Amino acid sequence: MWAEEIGEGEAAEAQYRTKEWYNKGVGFWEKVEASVDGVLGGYGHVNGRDVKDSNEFLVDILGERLTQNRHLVALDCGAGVGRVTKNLLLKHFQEVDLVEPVSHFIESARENLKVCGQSKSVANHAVNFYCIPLQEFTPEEGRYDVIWIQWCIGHLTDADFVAFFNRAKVGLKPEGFFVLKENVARNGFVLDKEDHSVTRSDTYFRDLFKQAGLYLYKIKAQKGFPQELFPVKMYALTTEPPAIMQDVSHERRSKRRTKKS
Ligand SMILES: C[S@@+](CC[C@H](N)C(=O)[O-])C[C@H]1O[C@@H](n2cnc3c(N)ncnc32)[C@H](O)[C@@H]1O
Repeated sequence: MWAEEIGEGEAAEAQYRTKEWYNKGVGFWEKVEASVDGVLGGYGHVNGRDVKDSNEFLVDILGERLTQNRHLVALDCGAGVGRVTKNLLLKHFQEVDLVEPVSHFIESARENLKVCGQSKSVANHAVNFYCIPLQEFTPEEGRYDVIWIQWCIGHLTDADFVAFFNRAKVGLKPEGFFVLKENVARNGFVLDKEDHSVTRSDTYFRDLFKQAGLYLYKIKAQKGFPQELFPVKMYALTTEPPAIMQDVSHERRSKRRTKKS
């Protein structure tokens, strides 16, 4: 599939077609309204349920760290209009940075997050807004407790997926986590030629994690989404082998149809 989409053989040709793949992906989002409904493809109503399950997952993996008065910092990748930062990350992290390649989204995020002091006595706030795609981004060394990547990694080629996680490892504090929250295909992958993204299967993701030298700490399935959507999984990943891998993805949904296939 990648050979067909971005070419193989001649390096210059492959480079050109990879650039074209990314331009088309960003080009798709540039035409989308800067709103929660826009970044959720018309499914703005799932925001509440999405945030609820993400919050439970985050609280589970961070555990005591959330109650120890630590200064916690997160990075929101492919942040869109700042939906995840506003509704989830700023509830727990004193500082949040955002990376997003579409300028009208990141400007909207900047506006949306202006007065976003949340639950704690010291106002948590969004600090840095990086307008850049993930395949070109390298985080500041040792800044983040959590790097949250939701509904955007499908835009990256396999090679850039692995390269991004390898670069981004330096951005984590010791014992920090990546959290990847993504649509998951039943088998193989599903290519979306409209927004230029690929939905990977669980096996596909696990193979890429392995290639990136990441360890699965915890995995959980999102519940309560409309049946016509892809199943969604949350993966907590570490750069060192975890003592125990926690698998709480036992529940099955009876019927799963996909939005895109
Ligand atoms: C479905 S939206 C999700 C936005 C946000 N993560 C959320 O859950 O509200 C996909 C986002 O990925 C961004 N995106 C597209 N290509 C990207 C790339 N190469 N690197 C990082 N983000 C990208 C889009 O601009 C868009 O904001």
